[in-house]
Amino acid sequence: MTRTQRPVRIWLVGFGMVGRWLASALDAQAERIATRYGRAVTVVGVGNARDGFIYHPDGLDLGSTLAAASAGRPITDQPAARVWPNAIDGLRATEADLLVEVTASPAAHGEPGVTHMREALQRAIPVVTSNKWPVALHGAELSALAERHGVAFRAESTVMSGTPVLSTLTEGLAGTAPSALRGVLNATANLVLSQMANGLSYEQALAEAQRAGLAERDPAADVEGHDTVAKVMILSALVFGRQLSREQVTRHGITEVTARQVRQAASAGGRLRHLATLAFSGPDGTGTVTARVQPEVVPAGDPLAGIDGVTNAVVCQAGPVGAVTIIGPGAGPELAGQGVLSDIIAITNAQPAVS
Ligand SMILES: NC(=O)C1=CN([C@@H]2O[C@H](COP(=O)(O)OP(=O)(O)OC[C@H]3O[C@@H](n4cnc5c(N)ncnc54)[C@H](O)[C@@H]3O)[C@@H](O)[C@H]2O)C=CC1
Ligand SMILES: N[C@@H](CC=O)C(=O)O
Repeated sequence: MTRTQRPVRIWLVGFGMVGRWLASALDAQAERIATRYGRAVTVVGVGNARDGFIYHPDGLDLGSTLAAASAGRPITDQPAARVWPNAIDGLRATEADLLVEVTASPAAHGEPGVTHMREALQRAIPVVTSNKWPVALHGAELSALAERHGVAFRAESTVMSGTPVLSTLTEGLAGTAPSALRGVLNATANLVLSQMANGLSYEQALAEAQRAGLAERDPAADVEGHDTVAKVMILSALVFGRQLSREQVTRHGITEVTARQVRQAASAGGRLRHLATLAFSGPDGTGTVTARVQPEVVPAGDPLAGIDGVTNAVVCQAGPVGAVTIIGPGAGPELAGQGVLSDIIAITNAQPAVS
């Protein structure tokens, strides 16, 4: 008897910039993904806040769903699709092999993302997400839940979007003893500081970041450092296994930084950077924690001094390897979508074939 692999069935919850980029990529690259990675994927469920959740067990027509969303029409008009008024009801009533959670859940509580992810993991369905605050606030719990049920929980694009930071630190450096990291983790803030060094005003530089689609809907999240705090909390939970509360991360934004301070740092040979620091006094996230986000002058020669514009970087100390630096683009919906796609492929590669 020949074994036929059925496609990996995906629930896609969140159909904004990231969700739609991903749906277009899965649609356009369906054949390539199936050939290159040996497993077809099909999106069986799609949800957004306005229209609710739609499901077809054999796969939705992504082109038609995307066309409806782009035209501002409800996604619920898809032929033969079943419809629920909200995503959680749809998830509870249907089946899939993987949840892709790309809603934008607020910093206050991370909902509805946390509930969507718990629902999947409790049913031993793996989760991929780009949604930062659910992971920042509950990353250790969600990872433990995934482990308990023997499935993957991946959040690559929550930190530096499509640049593989989390997989490098958790898989590439598996077996090492990471003790600390420093990083430039917000593309908007870094672009603002870089452009101020080039002579732009704070306002001009921030407007450029907004035009480029890098900034959060409320750019205060970027320039006041909340987004970087979330990323520090995610790194702590997923790389070091230690859940931090928001209050444990000291935060100072870049809103008070003056052009003079930026120029002074540069003329002394250094660079003013919005720096994230995370360190533990003991191994594997134990002991006293130092966690802060603040503008700091980094000296010339520091790997973070050369990180300009939308580029972000992390320098991680992990024994016995030493300092490992990961540099790459830090933001953008297509990059976040790419990070999600790489997580999907990692999970489908690891799943056993099902007849
Ligand atoms: N855009 C970017 O460059 C990056 C985004 N991210 C994160 O990825 C996530 C998605 O980002 P975007 O697509 O840019 O956001 P977006 O605001 O464009 O889209 C969010 C989507 O979530 C849906 N949604 C909200 N509440 C919902 C609910 N209760 N049930 C079902 N759907 C719901 C909205 O209807 C919308 O379709 C966010 O958490 C964001 O922080 C992460 C890295 C980079
Ligand atoms: N607004 C964020 C987007 C990615 O996380 C940033 O500017 O880094």
